[in-house]
Amino acid sequence: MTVNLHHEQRGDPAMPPVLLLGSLGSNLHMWDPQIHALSAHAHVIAVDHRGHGGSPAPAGPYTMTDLSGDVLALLDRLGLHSVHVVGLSLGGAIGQWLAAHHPQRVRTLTLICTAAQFAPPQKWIDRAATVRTNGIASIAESVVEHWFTPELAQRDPDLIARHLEMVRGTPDEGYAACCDALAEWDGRGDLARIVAPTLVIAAEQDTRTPPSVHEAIADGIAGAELHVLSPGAHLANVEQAGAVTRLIERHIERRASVPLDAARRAAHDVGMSVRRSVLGDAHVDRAIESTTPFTEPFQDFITRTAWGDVWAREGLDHHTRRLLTLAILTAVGNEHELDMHIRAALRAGVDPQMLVEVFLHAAVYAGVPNSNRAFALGKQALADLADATDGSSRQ
Ligand SMILES: O=C(O)CC1=CCC(=O)O1
Repeated sequence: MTVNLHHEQRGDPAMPPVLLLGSLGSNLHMWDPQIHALSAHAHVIAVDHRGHGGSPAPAGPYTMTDLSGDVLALLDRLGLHSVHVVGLSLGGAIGQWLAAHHPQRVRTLTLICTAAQFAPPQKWIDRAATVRTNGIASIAESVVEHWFTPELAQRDPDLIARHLEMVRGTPDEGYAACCDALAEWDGRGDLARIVAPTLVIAAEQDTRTPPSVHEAIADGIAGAELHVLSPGAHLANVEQAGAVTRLIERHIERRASVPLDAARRAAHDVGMSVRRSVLGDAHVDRAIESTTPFTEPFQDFITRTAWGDVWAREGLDHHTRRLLTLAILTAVGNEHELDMHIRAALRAGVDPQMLVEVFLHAAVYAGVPNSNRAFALGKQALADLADATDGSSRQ
């Protein structure tokens, strides 16, 4: 069950969307050093995780899947199919989860002061128990101590006081339940699944997630770029505000332009696998073999858009889309495409009785003559399929 995350949006919604996911014990104001600058050329969405800031804090334990599911639900509510994800610490773990499990929703990934596993799990189990027993205030000072270098803490006591308030304002159960999520999560095996262009930012004096942890992340994600900033501790986006903002901007800008080509290739790859699973390998192989320089732009277009974009969307499963396609093709009377989709459906094991229902339904809304033709095509396709099956069983 997802919760409605409290969030703030800045910048023009027509600009590229940048999602900011923060650390354990923070709220969306931890991103104040970035929000203003980024929103000059991006649509910035800063989020409070469940159990943090203004978001609901249901009883735990939470999992990384829960925390990431909340973010996906928020993106759905905002109508954002894909975003540039920037995550620090716990937010970086959620970013990794999203990029590995929902690659189409992550345009680029920026991971700051985070880890692919927050070892050892016992540390988080103990911290959750302490907070549940003694309250968040009992650990607030030790948390903030690791967020900034001692030099900055000495120079700017107001900064420390503001961040102490931030930690103390986190609900006990929300904080503890996020510790549970950190204890159970291990994303190391998923790093190789991440295809989003990835920037990894570490801070030299970060004792919670030191640079070596970021080297392992950068090694695990193909093509990831690593920067180590100094001075800086766990909240490097505050202590190195300008450098972090510039790195994020440059990463998003570079990846937004390079990769029109890469993005087209990625959409083509996704489209090809959806197309194969719906129409079958034999059909797709025939279509590829018969492609000529004249037809290639059209093949590329339908693979990227019809299959790589619309058919690949999560809102409807493939079976439902298949039935819709059969009904629409019946209604518009496109015999050639209808015949192809009828045969693909039967080859994929769709029960012929479902086709009967679709064609009958279409008769009500689109007219008897079109459904009559659909029944004839279906009958022929069934006969051909039976012949082919008999033929192969006789061989
Ligand atoms: O609170 C800490 O010690 C460090 C940390 C781990 C996950 C997170 O968000 O912060």
